[in-house]
Amino acid sequence: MRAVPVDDKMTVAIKKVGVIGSGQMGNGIAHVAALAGFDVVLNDVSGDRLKSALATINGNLTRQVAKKGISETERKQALDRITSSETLDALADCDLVIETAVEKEETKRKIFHEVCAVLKPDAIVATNSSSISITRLAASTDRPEKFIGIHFMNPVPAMELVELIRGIATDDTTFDTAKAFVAKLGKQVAVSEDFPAFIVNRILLPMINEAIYTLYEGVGNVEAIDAAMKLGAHHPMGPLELADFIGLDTCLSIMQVLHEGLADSKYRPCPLLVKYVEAGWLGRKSQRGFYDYRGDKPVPTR
Ligand SMILES: CC(=O)CC(=O)SCCNC(=O)CCNC(=O)[C@H](O)C(C)(C)COP(=O)(O)OP(=O)(O)OC[C@H]1O[C@@H](n2cnc3c(N)ncnc32)[C@H](O)[C@@H]1OP(=O)(O)O
Ligand SMILES: NC(=O)C1=CN([C@@H]2O[C@H](COP(=O)(O)OP(=O)(O)OC[C@H]3O[C@@H](n4cnc5c(N)ncnc54)[C@H](OP(=O)(O)O)[C@@H]3O)[C@@H](O)[C@H]2O)C=CC1
Repeated sequence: MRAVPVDDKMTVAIKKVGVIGSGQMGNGIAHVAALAGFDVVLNDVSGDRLKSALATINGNLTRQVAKKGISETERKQALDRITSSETLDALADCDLVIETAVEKEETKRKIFHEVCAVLKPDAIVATNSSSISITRLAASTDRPEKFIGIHFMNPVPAMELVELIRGIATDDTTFDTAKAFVAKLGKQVAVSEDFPAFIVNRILLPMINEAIYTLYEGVGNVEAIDAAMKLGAHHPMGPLELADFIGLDTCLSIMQVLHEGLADSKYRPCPLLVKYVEAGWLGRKSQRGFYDYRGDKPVPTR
């Protein structure tokens, strides 16, 4: 990892943070930003999603209180710092906006087009994309020099790392401000160049895809593959359990970006992954993936 010293010399002040998309990553980013003292506006197209995101944040903060990580007052103050909105207008006075909607380039481009129209000219715009070119996304905004990839890991409150990815036009002030923001969240930075899927997913997703091929070819069943990697390689989660945790739609999108972006057949998404996504079996978030989560405990689906 390239060590990045924190240096406030070239940063702009961030007080209010907008988070677009309130799925598992959006609620995690809102959680850690509010806990670090930032005012947060959480946006989603779905009011139900926003309600459930706030409930999840409260549940995770409550767990942190129970584990004595934070005080009851800190939990309450963090929750009070988060407001939610179904429209992008509410982000007008944000200093930094982090887009974390679905991993679809068209959706992201549309969001950037709409949100830039309401933001202050000097607001920084970031994406939590897992794989898509930062330079290309930046080009869909009116401020490529103030655009950057701030890529959090899942689950956000527990993972130490954030990848920072500059697009070709990202200026030093934007980079240094993002670096200082990540440091205020208590997380470490790894700087990645703007290549498909950056560092973590360039390495992790082909491993997950290979685990799915291992299942597809009948080398082992779901339980055997996950046990092999947990007990045989000391991974905290088996690769299929982790795929379900990330979301199979997101895993497939990342493999497609790798396959198209690097034009190498070694990144071909496993047909079984495609089939699960086509079935709507997206992992934990849809209650079914390589495991079925509808009962008391997860049951392998193959
Ligand atoms: C796809 C991408 O673009 C990039 C990615 O994110 S790839 C995915 C990267 N993430 C991983 O690889 C996760 C691998 N799994 C793990 O590291 C662990 O299983 C785990 C951290 C998720 C859980 O660890 P564990 O020891 O089984 O559980 P537990 O002791 O209960 O939790 C550890 C911490 O995680 C937190 N946590 C666990 N699950 C959580 C969740 N779903 N949401 C929020 N916080 C969670 C707990 O509160 C706890 O926090 P503290 O240390 O502050 O108390
Ligand atoms: N899952 C992971 O492990 C990681 C994911 N990421 C990245 O984070 C992003 C989000 O992933 P994740 O949280 O897992 O996905 P989720 O599917 O959990 O959440 C995405 C959320 O975005 C909402 N959404 C869709 N379109 C819009 C829109 N136009 N405006 C606002 N909100 C919208 C969705 O609503 P609805 O469901 O109603 O469409 C949903 O609530 C992706 O880019 C992903 O690659 C990054 C790191 C790790």
